[in-house]
Amino acid sequence: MIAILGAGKMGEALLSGVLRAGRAPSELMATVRREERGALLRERYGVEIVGNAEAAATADTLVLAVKPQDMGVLLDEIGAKVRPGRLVISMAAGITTGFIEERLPAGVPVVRVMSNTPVLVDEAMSVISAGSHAGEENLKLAEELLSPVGKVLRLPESLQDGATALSGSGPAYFYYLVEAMVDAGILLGMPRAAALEMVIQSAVGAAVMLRDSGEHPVMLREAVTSPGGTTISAIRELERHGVRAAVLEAIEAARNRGRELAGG
Ligand SMILES: NC(=O)C1=CN([C@@H]2O[C@H](COP(=O)(O)OP(=O)(O)OC[C@H]3O[C@@H](n4cnc5c(N)ncnc54)[C@H](OP(=O)(O)O)[C@@H]3O)[C@@H](O)[C@H]2O)C=CC1
Ligand SMILES: O=C(O)[C@@H]1CCC=N1
Repeated sequence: MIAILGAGKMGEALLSGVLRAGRAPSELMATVRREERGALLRERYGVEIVGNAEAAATADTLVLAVKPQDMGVLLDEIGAKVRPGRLVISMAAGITTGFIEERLPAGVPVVRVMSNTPVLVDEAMSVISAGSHAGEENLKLAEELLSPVGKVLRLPESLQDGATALSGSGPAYFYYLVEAMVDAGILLGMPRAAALEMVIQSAVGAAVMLRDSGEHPVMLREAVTSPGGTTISAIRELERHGVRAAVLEAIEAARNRGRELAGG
């Protein structure tokens, strides 16, 4: 039995992915804070909605999907009820396995995961790290749960805040770029719907080429950038405005915010 505690956006996305991967609704339970949200999830997926205490006492695998700020309260509620031999998987940004382990009975294995919203379309990037009591078997279980909804990569926990900044938040940066490019289309007099379609298809095409060609992004960009042509004029402006430095600083800021969240 898998329990998802705090089935909000990420919890629901994982729940739906696990069901798409072929698990029966009877193998899953979820917890929520608001009754109407529970009713919606029950209706949408046919899973049992229970209290946190019941989930903690019943499930073999507990997936904690509340906001980092709510993690302390949740762990205070369930900590004593989690039995040894169970696996706890945390999806929260910033929260360390040490923080969770301190609030659980000694020896309970904890795996920290940073995934992203493309879980919804089975294209997630999930980075996993073992806590101090989690071994190969626990990491394999986490991989089994997450691999049907995308790629899974193992990294040391010291890189988890970086993973949060890079791939956890990653989709937001691409959406932001899409928004900005659509605005540019509007500036050039393009109808909004046409601009959106052109930008989305360019993004999809570029993403598929990045993933499937095996070419380095620099090579792919150079292939678009003709000598004396149009693309280099745009690149000059991006460089003049320090966009590369802005990206480096933005992602470093996200990593630093993750570190702050660990402190509550
Ligand atoms: N959104 C994203 O792109 C990503 C998020 N994450 C991480 O995933 C976690 C969840 O984020 P997200 O799904 O966006 O947030 P949501 O707010 O959508 O989901 C959190 C859910 O937890 C519920 N909740 C809070 N406290 C309790 C409790 N004590 N018992 C039961 N349920 C509770 C909330 O209920 P209510 O709705 O009533 O407040 C809410 O539905 C976070 O820790 C975040 O860092 C990781 C990667 C990407
Ligand atoms: O913004 C956040 O805090 C979460 C974590 C990664 C993506 N969204």
